[in-house]
Amino acid sequence: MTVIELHDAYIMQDVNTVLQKVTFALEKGEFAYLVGRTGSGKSSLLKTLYADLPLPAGTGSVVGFALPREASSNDKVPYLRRKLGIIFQDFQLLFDRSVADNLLFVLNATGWKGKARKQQRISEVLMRVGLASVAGKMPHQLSGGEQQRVVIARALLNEPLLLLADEPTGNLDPDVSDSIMKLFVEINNAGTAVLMATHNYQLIEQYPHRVLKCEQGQLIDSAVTPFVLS
Ligand SMILES: Nc1ncnc2c1ncn2[C@@H]1O[C@H](COP(=O)(O)OP(=O)(O)OP(=O)(O)O)[C@@H](O)[C@H]1O
Repeated sequence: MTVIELHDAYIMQDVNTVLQKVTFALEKGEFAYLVGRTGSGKSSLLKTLYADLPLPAGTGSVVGFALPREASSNDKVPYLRRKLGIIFQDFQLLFDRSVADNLLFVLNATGWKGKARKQQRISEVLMRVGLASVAGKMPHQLSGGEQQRVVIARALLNEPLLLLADEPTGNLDPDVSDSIMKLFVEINNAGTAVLMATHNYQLIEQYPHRVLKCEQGQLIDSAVTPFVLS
């Protein structure tokens, strides 16, 4: 199964073209990095993939949903988002409630019913990210690495086919970054596809996978044209 399919897609910020003629596919269970200089279009591409930006030209589908051509409301977007895990700088935790309540908020927003079922799912995802004992804590009582694990747990709640991550290790120490990366590898090994934007080439060397690079308005794919990271 293909989880991302773009064909001659144009990634636009308002009237400005950020990337043109983007064509690539990501299969179920694949892992790919997204690299490129600051401002080269990584976040814009990811936003297009979760339908935060429209796809004005070309075609695209993500986890089986056609990406909308216009920014105006597309009633399928909530269904698309339910099949995706999004780990983004601007999708941070709610600091006015506990870890469990942060997760509960997402379960309620995505239609989960039954108190016991919801509690069980919250325990499962926290266990999965190695944070079984923090459910009752407030986000500010956690370290940066722990907060990022909670963000990952939140992204896993609805068993996504695809995780989209934008610089998930951006603000973390090297050894904390490494443990977060190991968690992504584990999640990927269990069958979830991952597309991760990063500036951290050391991480890429250590955990080699396919690399997609935004450069001069185009997307270069290491699976099609091998290139050296520099
Ligand atoms: N909200 C916005 N409105 C208009 N233009 C934007 C907006 N966000 C980004 N851009 C522009 O789109 C281009 C691509 O930015 P984008 O954030 O996708 O790059 P990036 O590769 O993710 O950069 P970084 O590594 O710094 O996160 C840049 O020229 C940027 O100025």
